[in-house]
Amino acid sequence: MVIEFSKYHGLGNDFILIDNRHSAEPIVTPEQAIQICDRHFGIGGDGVIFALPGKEGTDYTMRIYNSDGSEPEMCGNGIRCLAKFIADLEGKSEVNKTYKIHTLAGVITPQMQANGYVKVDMGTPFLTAAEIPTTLSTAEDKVIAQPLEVAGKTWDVTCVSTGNPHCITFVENSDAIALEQIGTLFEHHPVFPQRINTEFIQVVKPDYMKMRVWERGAGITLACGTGACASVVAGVLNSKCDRFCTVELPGGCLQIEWSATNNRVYMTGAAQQVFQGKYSL
Ligand SMILES: N[C@@H](CCC[C@H](N)C(=O)O)C(=O)O
Repeated sequence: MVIEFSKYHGLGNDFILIDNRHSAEPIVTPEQAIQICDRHFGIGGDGVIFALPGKEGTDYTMRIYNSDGSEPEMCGNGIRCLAKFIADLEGKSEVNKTYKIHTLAGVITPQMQANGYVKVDMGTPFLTAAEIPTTLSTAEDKVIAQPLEVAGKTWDVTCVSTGNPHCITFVENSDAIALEQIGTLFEHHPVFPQRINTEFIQVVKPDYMKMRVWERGAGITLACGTGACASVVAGVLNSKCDRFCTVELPGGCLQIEWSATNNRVYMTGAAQQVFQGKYSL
C-alpha cells in the first residue's frame, strides 16, 4: 500500500499527517505507525496524526499514534499542525478561522492567527488523582508538590491532566536533569497506571519558564504543547508563575494562558509544513 503524507512540526515536535477524511478509522495500524516514525528506516517523527471526518457536530476528528504505537488522548503541538494541515487541504488561510476538532480528550478548538501561528482553546485542566490518573493522592485529592521516589531521589511532583497525563517537577536547572536516564523511570512508575508525560521546569521569572520533557510513548521530544499547558497550571497551583506565561522548550517558545475567568487554558504557537511525499507500507 502507498500512502500520501505531509510532514509538519510544532517547535520541532514532528508529525506525519495523513488525510483520512474518507474513513472513520485510521488507515494506518499502530504497528505501521512505529515503522513510519522510525528515524532510520521510516519517514521519522514523534507521531502519526490522522485528519478524520468530524463527529457529534465537530468539523474534523483528530486521532494520533505515538512513535511507540500507543494512542494518546490529545496532542497540543499536533493539533496546531492538524489545523494548518486542514487549512492546506481546504486551500484556505483565513485569519481567525476556527475548527472544532473531536479528540479522545473532548472537543478542542484551534484558531488560525494573523502571523501564521495557531491559538488553541485547550479546555479546562483536570486536577484530581482519579482524573490524571495516579494512585498518588492527598487529603484534597489534588496532587500538588507531593513526594515521589524515582532513581533513588525524592522529587516534589504536581500532576495535571490537559486531556493527557502530566507529572511536573520544578527544578533549579532544567539543563542539568539526566532526562535520558530518568524519563523512562517516571513514565513507567507504578503510581501512574496509564504511564505519564514528565516535565522538568525551571522558573526564570513568573512570566517565563524553561521546560524539558520526556513524553509517554515518544521519549525526549523538542516540545510538548499539552505539557507546557499543564506546567503553567502546575506553576500557578504552586505559586511559581503567572497565569499568562511564556514556556521556552528546546524547539522554541509557546505562550500559555490559564484564564482566571473561565478556567480554560489557551496555547499559542507556531506550526509548519516541512515536506510532502508518498510512503510504501
Ligand atoms: N507532544 C504532544 C503530546 C503527545 C502525546 C503524548 N506523548 C502522550 O502520550 O500523552 C503535545 O504537544 O502535547
